Amino acid sequence: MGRDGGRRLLMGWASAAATCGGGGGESSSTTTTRTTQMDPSCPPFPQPEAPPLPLQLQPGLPGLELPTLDLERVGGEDRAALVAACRDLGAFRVVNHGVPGELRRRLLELVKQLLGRDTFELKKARPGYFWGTAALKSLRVKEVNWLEGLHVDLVPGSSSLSSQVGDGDDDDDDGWVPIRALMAEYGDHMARIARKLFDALADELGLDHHQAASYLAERQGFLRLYRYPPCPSSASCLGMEPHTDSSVLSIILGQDHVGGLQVLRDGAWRDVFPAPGELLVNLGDMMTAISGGSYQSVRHRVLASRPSTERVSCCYFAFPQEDAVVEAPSGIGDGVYRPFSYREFREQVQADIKAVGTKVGLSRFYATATRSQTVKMEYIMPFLWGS
Ligand SMILES: O=C(O)CCC(=O)C(=O)O
Ligand SMILES: [Fe+2]
Repeated sequence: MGRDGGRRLLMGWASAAATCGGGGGESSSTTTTRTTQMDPSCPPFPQPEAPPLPLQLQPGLPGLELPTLDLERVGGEDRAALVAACRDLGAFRVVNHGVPGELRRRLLELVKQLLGRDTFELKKARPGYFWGTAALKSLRVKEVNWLEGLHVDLVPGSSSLSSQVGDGDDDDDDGWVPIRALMAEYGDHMARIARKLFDALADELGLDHHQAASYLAERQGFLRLYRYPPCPSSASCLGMEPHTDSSVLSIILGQDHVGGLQVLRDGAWRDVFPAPGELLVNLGDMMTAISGGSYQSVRHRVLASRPSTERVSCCYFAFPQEDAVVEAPSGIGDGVYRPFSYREFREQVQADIKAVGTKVGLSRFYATATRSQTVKMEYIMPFLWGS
């Protein structure tokens, strides 16, 4: 997901701004009118003029059972189960992860306070604050993500964390200072967990020491803190559009008891139920490339929060070193992808979003042009045709 909300782009959206909490009031100049910011904490989400397309919710389908892995065993007796989960879907739960319950609880509580308490006017001035859909740059984007968030870099000693949430000795502690320490502590746990999972997979893939180190720069990962505010049209809006993560792996801490995350399984969207105390791991595109296509980057999305609920989550994303050339070990994946760096990938994603309004992703990096061409169009055309 992107970090800027693309507010200027919303100008081109010919519709009324919707409310967060519903209700009437001040109306848009263009159309039909439901508008007021009943809740001043909510960004001015727009709504398309035409009724949005149904979301293929397929209500009859049961929630998806994900494999649950014990972090302390993934290097040993649970390694086969880890590999199976990565080959099969690319998503699993982790228990025995060592992140104290109190830390998780305080972090989510702070996210809730910081994003839910302040007015939008105040929040939008915060470095790292974003809302809506980054790809709104392209007016072809048909859905607006019903979310807001804060991007937090975790590079040790970097000034970015300080500049986002204060430098620790400021007097204007309006609630952002305590979260800095929490995020740093939480980030250490995330780096530890990412390394442990990745090392088990690196071993399995036969990566050498240098590859194992450069394909996961876990300490340079970042956090995104999300709030999915109550949405008056939750049946037809998304909290976050369908996507695969670009990361090596991502670790999601979701608000206990509030669902909304779905993964695509055999062509159908399936709920991933919240499981208190557990962390959810998604493999990202970089892991697919590192494994020569053997491990899946799972396609997922988040439903918009119902009018009376809100969801908060905290996601950690770990990437390879920016310029490390990612290549699967010989004999694995038979050269499906050409060697490329994460920097190249990121730049290609940005270029595609600019050009066609969506991420095309790994199919851009297939080793053979013909294959690349075919799959690329499969990704792009449904989007352009609105299916
Ligand atoms: O909030 C969530 O549970 C998922 C967020 C997500 O998929 C992402 O940030 O890429
Ligand atoms: Fe994601």
